[in-house]
Amino acid sequence: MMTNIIDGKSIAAKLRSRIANEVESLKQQGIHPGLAVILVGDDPASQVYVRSKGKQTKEAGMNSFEYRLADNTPQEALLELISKLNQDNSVNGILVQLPLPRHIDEEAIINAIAPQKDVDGFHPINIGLLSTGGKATIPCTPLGCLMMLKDQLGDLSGLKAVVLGRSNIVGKPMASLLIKENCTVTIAHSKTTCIEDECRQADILIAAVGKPELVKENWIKPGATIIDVGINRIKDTENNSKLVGDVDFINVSKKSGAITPVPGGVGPMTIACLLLNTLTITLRQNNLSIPKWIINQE
Ligand SMILES: Nc1nc(=O)c2c([nH]1)NC[C@@H]1CN(c3ccc(C(=O)N[C@@H](CCC(=O)O)C(=O)O)cc3)C=[N+]21
Repeated sequence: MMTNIIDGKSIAAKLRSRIANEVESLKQQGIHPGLAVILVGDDPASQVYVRSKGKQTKEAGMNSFEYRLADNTPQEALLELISKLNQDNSVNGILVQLPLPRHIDEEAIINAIAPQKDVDGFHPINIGLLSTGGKATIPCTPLGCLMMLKDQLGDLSGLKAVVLGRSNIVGKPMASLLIKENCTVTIAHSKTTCIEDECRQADILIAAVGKPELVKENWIKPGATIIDVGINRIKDTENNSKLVGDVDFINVSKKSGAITPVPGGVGPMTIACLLLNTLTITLRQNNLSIPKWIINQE
């Protein structure tokens, strides 16, 4: 079977150009969207993402405010910064890069972000709104996955979806979104008795467990659509570092109908959806209507 490679990089580029157009017309009305990104500590991978977010934010015509804090920053200082940004009218969205250093209580930090500025959609209010079908901010990675699925498959009604992983930032919100799209959804995880059997039922498989190349060819229903959320840095046979997903891409792609690559799949869509969420929350904060092309934010 010839699989379709879902080109996240190019879908993300198209999305960013639509966002830039919208930002341009907002600026003509005197509204200049602004995104604040806070990075605590010096994790090299996080630094790469934060740099890339800042660059793309500016390319979309938005203001980017970056805060790089030392690894030993006290929780109180971080809470104070968030409180200041909550009150700052030039800041529409606030993102605190996760994971945080161990001495900081992640839940307390997420809870401190004003829900209407929570561009990641991690605040319990937004998670609750997503579950009840309200005006939530949808977490960027699941939103990007959904856009690629709709781009590939159109209507998802009645399809059987299996989500591997139950994290608050990917697995659970992904399942909520797919339920909203009328899929029949299973969440499988490390304690699922036969994970392969669950996967073999899936028309749509979302792999978000952080285990390099876990999903094998014989786990796949022929023709299934595979979304690989994993970003794992491993050493290849020559001891060079390379990025792989949670899916054994070379072999699974022989059997799937469509599959996202790593890199170039979910990653670029995550950043594009961060910009999209910044736009959406800016429109909401200004009581402006959300354009029709922005899916799932009505
Ligand atoms: N509050 C918060 N929100 C996040 O959205 C968030 C976070 N914390 N912490 C870390 C994770 C990870 N994440 C990625 C974004 C883009 C790529 C990306 O663009 N990846 C490229 C490859 C980049 C490379 O080469 O390392 C790709 O897949 O093509 C990856 C990972 C956002 N995250």
